[in-house]
Amino acid sequence: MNRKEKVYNALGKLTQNILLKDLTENSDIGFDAETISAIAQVDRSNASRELNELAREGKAIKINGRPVKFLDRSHLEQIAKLDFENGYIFDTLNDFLKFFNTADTAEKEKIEKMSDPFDRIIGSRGSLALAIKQAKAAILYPPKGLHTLITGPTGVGKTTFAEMMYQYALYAGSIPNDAKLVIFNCSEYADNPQLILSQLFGHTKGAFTGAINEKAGLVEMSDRGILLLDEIHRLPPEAQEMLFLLMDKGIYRRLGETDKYRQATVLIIGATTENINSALLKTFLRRVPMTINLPSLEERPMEERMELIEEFLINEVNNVNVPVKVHKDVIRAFLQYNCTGNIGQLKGDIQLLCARGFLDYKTYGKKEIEININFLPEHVYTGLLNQEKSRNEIINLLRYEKDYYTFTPQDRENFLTVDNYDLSDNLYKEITDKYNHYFKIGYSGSSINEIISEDIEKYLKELMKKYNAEKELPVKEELFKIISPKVYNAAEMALTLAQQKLNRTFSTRAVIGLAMHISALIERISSGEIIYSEEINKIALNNPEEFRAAKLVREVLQQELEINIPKEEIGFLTMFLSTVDSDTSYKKIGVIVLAHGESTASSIANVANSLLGTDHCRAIDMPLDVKVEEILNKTIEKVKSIDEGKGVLLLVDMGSLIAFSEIITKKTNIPTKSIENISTPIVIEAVRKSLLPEMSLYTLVEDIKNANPYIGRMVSGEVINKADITEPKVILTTCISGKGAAVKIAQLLRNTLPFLDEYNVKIKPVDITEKVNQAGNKTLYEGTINDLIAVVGTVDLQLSGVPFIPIDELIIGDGIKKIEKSISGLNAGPYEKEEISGDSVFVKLLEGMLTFLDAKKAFKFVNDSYIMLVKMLGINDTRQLKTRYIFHNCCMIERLIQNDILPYSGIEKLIKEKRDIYEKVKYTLIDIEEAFGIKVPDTEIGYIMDIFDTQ
Ligand SMILES: Nc1ncnc2c1ncn2[C@@H]1O[C@H](COP(=O)(O)OP(=O)(O)OP(=O)(O)O)[C@@H](O)[C@H]1O
Repeated sequence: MNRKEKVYNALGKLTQNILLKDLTENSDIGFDAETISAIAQVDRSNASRELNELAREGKAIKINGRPVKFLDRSHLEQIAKLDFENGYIFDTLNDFLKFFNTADTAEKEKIEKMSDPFDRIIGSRGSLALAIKQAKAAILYPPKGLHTLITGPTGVGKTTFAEMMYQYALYAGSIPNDAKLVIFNCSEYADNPQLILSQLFGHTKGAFTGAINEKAGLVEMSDRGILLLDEIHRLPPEAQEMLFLLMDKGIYRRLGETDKYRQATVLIIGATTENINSALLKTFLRRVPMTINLPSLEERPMEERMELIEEFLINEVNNVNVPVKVHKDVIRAFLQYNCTGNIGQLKGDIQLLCARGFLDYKTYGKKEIEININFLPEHVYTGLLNQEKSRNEIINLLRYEKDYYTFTPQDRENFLTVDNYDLSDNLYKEITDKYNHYFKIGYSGSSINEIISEDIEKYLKELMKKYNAEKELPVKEELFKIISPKVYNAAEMALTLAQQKLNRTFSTRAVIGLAMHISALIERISSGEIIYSEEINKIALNNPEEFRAAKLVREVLQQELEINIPKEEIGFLTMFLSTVDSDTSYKKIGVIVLAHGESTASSIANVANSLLGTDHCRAIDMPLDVKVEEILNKTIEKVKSIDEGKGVLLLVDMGSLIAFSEIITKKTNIPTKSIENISTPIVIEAVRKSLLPEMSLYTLVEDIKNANPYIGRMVSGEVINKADITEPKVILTTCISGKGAAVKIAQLLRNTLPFLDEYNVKIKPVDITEKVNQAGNKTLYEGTINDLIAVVGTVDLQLSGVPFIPIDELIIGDGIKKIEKSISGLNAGPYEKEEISGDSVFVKLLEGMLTFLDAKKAFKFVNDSYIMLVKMLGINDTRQLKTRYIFHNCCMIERLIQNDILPYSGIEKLIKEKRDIYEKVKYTLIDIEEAFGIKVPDTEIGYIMDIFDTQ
């Protein structure tokens, strides 16, 4: 690259961040030669010469003034659809802005009218603020944006959010006006990789049977735009590979093509309901630099929920074009009910409610739609019983309202183009058509009402099924009380691979079974106990395919869990793979749980059944006032009714019940056995094994008894008993600038310390600058000092009795361990094993802290500048100093990319006093500026100088 090209390049990079909005509102636009020279790494006077030359050539826009400023013409023309043909040198900034504002093109008007699309979604200043900040950074990140993964449970608004990202990209001019948003749901053809490949990337003629013509794929359609891959975790490995090639290199092939690659520039947004820890997301997390998590409805503040309810009601009013009156209690129920399907379900429920209201309005000839609580379906109605839920907030929200809220049609635009959840259009039309039909053939209003009500009911049931089918989470929560999530995820990953090898699908039950087996195994290994059985070996020999898959499973488990699994275990794993999920039409051993208490037995059985996806486990509850004979008789009846010929296992909570089995067998001739002192994990394991075809009652009892001490014991101590929860505790995080790094450290702690919520520990970043502004420590933290566990960061607040843990101790010392100990009394978890020397630790921790920067790249540049700076300043390189510098600067780069610049009062004075340090810091930042396309302003340099000043 010659000098002129370097300068032009730097000008392009800087101008790229300018939005249309800046041109109309901002009165200080353009870049001076000094800024451009720093980024181009060309000395100032040469840069100035080249810039003037570029302006003469018409490539740069020049705005005379003090200092003279420059802009890249092509970028401005692109975002503003302007033509600078007649002038690209302006005498003053005002002239430039005037020219810009009088240039009269239809396109410009349209764009000017646009406002930030994100402002239109509910929660943009509240619970979605962080997500939106991340999304904007992803869209604006030069040169082509960052591929992004949006996670969150069903119905939280992932698709909506992705569409907003697209609209924002148009608004910001980072994609051309005609660029498309193309949406593809990966779960639709998840079982047919060939079809997915062809849908996404296109195919050649004859690429597979039925491929009669050459066809372009969705990637081609979304070239220069955005491709949203919904349920991205369902993408088969073949398609993943091709997708990664596209993401990394911008190339792909149509299915059937072997000779050439095609090119496309596509920003990929993946959406998924999978938990971020899920093994299915691992490959994506490695490749996708930005992950945005959207909160569930439950996690959002009540005012936002209220806004959503009002928004959806107004939508409906506009759809039917009839005013709607809603009773206050209906609103209260919507605020309080348990809405597992999130915003999508809330919207659906409100739409159906309005449909019911509309039906009454139609059939009884009312003037307006009136909705009272008797319209509410049961699951919403029960919200009214949820009195305790956010009580004060709700009282405040509804306090000044009359009994009825009235909504009238409003003139407004719907901002979404895609919406899977919208029922309205058809619904009211369907109701009207049906009404007209029945009315014509002579039905009375009330009969029509009855008939159509039934239809709505059916509709509602379908909808509920959808949400319940996806309501997997609470069950998993139960499961994670018994099995560590780490073990579960490893099991899931191992079985996903075994699945591919065996060409078979495993159920969740299989994953749970394997995870439980591994938990027990880890305990056995640590106590040095290895079980070897001839019989198991035989099974392995007879099932060579499963044997091979079992070897793979062992390898994956060893790697993921960092343990050594003895070879002997392969036999077990083979047996597991050969027998799990097989046909269930054979005879099974019956299982009954007997436990004292009103519902102890039923709830244990329920957990086991729902986890294993069966109803095989039965329960007999024993309220304390019921006589033993009565229970015995009940048990005898149950044993008789469930025995399939293989006997029945009784799982009892107390030794006194152990005699039951003998009596029952005598009376019924049905073989029974008892196991005492049961717990939920033991019941799950017993039920799972009772379903295996080769299992006998005798072996089952032996297995459970042998495994008993290991089942359900937490291996890593990661899960704690909710009963241990104490008063809320707080950790404060701090940093030199009062922003940025403190927030990042908080994020790092949240990522590193599992189960903070369970221990009721809150992490609060503190704005140190407030201390300067308002004097005194009081404003920094409003709670009492007694609640504080520690202050963590780069600035010691010197609060007496509260330990301060400097950031470097988190990384190189045992800071994490200290915090963990003071929270829970537990020893540190997996963190303890972490390598604690060398630069890889920095990179690893930066990965946890940075939102979208590549940690390796950021570390490399910042570390280089640090080494240079320490040398130039002639000071000692200490770990503490290095850590502060690295973390502060990496966070700063992220902020600057997002145009988030910190002010520094008295910077001029500081520079004057310490000119030498200032120049050196500035000099060592040049590479960073170039590498990330940023300019580090003086105010930010002030903070970096402060880091050295404290030395
Ligand atoms: N912030 C919001 N403001 C207004 N409406 C919203 C908002 N977020 C989501 N919605 C609405 O909620 C419904 C569900 O949103 P969306 O389809 O985007 O969710 P999702 O997470 O993609 O769901 P799924 O997991 O089922 O694909 C849509 O009807 C959407 O219009």
